Amino acid sequence: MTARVIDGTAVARRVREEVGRGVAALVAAGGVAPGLATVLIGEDPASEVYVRNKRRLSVEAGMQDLHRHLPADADQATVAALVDELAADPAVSGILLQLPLPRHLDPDALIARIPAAKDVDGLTTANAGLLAQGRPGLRPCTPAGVMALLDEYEVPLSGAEAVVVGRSVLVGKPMAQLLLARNATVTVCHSRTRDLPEVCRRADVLVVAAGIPGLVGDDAVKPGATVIDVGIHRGEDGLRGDVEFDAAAEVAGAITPVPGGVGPMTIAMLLANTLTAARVQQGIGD
Ligand SMILES: NC(=O)C1=CN([C@@H]2O[C@H](COP(=O)(O)OP(=O)(O)OC[C@H]3O[C@@H](n4cnc5c(N)ncnc54)[C@H](OP(=O)(O)O)[C@@H]3O)[C@@H](O)[C@H]2O)C=CC1
Ligand SMILES: Nc1nc(=O)c2c([nH]1)NC[C@@H]1CN(c3ccc(C(=O)N[C@@H](CCC(=O)O)C(=O)O)cc3)C=[N+]21
Repeated sequence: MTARVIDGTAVARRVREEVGRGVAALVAAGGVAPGLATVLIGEDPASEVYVRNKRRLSVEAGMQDLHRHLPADADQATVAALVDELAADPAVSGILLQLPLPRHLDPDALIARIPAAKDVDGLTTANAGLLAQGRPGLRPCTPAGVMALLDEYEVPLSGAEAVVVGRSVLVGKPMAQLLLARNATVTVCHSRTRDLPEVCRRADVLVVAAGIPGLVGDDAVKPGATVIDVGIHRGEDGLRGDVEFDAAAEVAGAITPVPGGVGPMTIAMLLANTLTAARVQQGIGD
């Protein structure tokens, strides 16, 4: 293997430690420990794992765990009432509505009830609009985590060719906006893109978030490129991403593994957003 392996586990640990110090400083300055309200509806096993990790790591960083769980058959009005209650509760700094929701619920209508100031997932139209306009706001955790990895490994972005595979509201679109804000030349690919490998081969920085295991192989990687694999798939033999890791690592200059790449960063940035939200709400600066 020739590529440098980007260690998301290590970078995420450092970010969480820094958040922990920020929480301590907030409390020392007369503030209140940030409270993270994770909202889980139903019993999806993958979501249960993610939420458990988010709660555990928020407590490790000194935050209050304000988790709420509703049964899978909770109706729209019940979940809406819960979101409204958390929105009004001053102990709640951040609200994370774990997706996907059961099919009978409308996620957009529920996300719209989260106040922008408590939207630690960065999914409200207000925060998406602030990002699109390049103004300060809470950023979606996964793309923010990718940016933190690129910076930690000093990957040049200004003037670089960046290709993002995927255009979801959660990952692809905000990822493209963040790269654009750092003066990369950004191309966004999706399911109608013609000749995906050809477009990907232009990339100095390739971010893959398509949700298709092994979609990107070595034929889609420019020699020396930085490859960021956001995809996560739970198979018989463990976790894998959207990138053929072994093949791509022979061509890339640097690459994220799955697990141990972007995943841990997503949670670290959630904690960072929760601290930021608490500081703003309490009027106690950094
Ligand atoms: N590590 C982490 O922290 C996180 C990981 N994930 C993972 O990242 C992946 C993507 O998540 P998410 O963005 O929510 O997924 P979505 O399913 O919402 O979006 C997938 C995107 O990929 C595009 N796409 C699908 N097939 C192709 C293809 N053959 N060629 C090019 N583009 C394609 C789709 O295009 P179109 O719009 O045309 O349909 C769509 O824009 C998933 O594996 C998810 O589990 C997600 C969040 C956090
Ligand atoms: N409202 C909302 N916000 C999200 O941010 C959100 C969501 N819903 N729904 C699902 C996706 C997925 N996601 C991950 C978080 C952590 C890891 C993670 O920690 N992964 C570890 C492995 C963990 C394991 O072993 O399962 C790793 O890649 O090393 C992965 C994926 C957040 N998501």
